[in-house]
This record gives sequence, C-alpha cells and structure tokens, in this order.
Amino acid sequence: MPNVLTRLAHTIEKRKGEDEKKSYAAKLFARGPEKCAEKFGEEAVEAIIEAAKGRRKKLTEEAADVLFHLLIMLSSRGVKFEDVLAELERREGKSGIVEKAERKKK
Ligand SMILES: N=c1c2ncn([C@@H]3O[C@H](COP(=O)(O)OP(=O)(O)OP(=O)(O)O)[C@@H](O)[C@H]3O)c2ncn1[C@@H]1O[C@H](COP(=O)(O)O)[C@@H](O)[C@H]1O
Repeated sequence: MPNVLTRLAHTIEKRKGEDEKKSYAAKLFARGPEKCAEKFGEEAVEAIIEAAKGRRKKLTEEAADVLFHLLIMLSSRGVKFEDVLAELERREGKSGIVEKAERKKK
C-alpha cells in the first residue's frame, strides 16, 4: 500500500479541474502555478517560525501544511511526485559511492 504522501499526491492530481467550492486543491490550481508557489512559501515561513520558537506541536502541523502545499506546487507545474522520489533514490545511491570513495582515501 502506498504511503500517505503518495496517496495524497494522487488525490491532489485528481482534483485538477474539479469544483473549486468543493475542493481546496482545485481552488489552488485555479489560482495558477505562481499562486501555488506563493502559498508553499507562506507555509514554509510559518514552519520556520515554529521551528525557531521550538514549538514542536505547531511545527508538526505546519510541516504537514508544507508537504501538502509542496505537492500542490509540484503538480501545478506538471512535476510528478514519483519523479521527486526517484531523484531522492538516485542521490541515496550516489551518497553511498561518495562515502566509499572517502573511506578509500583514508
Ligand atoms: N492535507 C491537506 C491539507 N493541508 C492543509 N490544507 C489546507 O491548506 C490551507 C492552508 O491554510 P491557509 O490559512 O493558508 O488557507 P486559507 O485561509 O484558505 O487561505 P487561502 O488559501 O484562501 O489563501 C487550509 O485551508 C487547510 O485546510 C489542506 N487541504 C487539504 N488536504 C488534503 O488534500 C486532499 C484534497 O483536499 P480537497 O481538494 O479539499 O478535497 C484531502 O484529502 C485533504 O485531506
């Protein structure tokens, strides 16, 4: 079963073109990709503030908002979430190689 982020990405994708009165994601898409990016920035700043203040409960909630708005922003520009995950996996492999090379130097 896919994790919650992957499920949410699929739900968000399906909201494109739906009724703005019934779907917050549809409302954001209707505002355009620049607005989606702006919303992501706002949520990120809110998370930064909670992190700086050390309020873990609020940071947890803001982090969830950040992830939601990241998925909206990616989708608004046609970037697939699975491609982001693939990029992370590619780096994961690379860091192993770098780590091995560094070990050889010692
Ligand atoms: N995970 C989320 C989620 N996280 C945050 N948000 C919304 O993001 C908004 C962020 O807060 P804001 O104060 O900035 O929003 P706002 O006051 O409406 O401000 P504006 O967007 O109008 O500027 C809130 O309205 C939250 O409800 C979310 N809205 C929806 N989801 C999930 O996304 C899926 C699709 O949602 P719908 O498109 O609404 O069906 C559903 O499964 C939901 O569970």
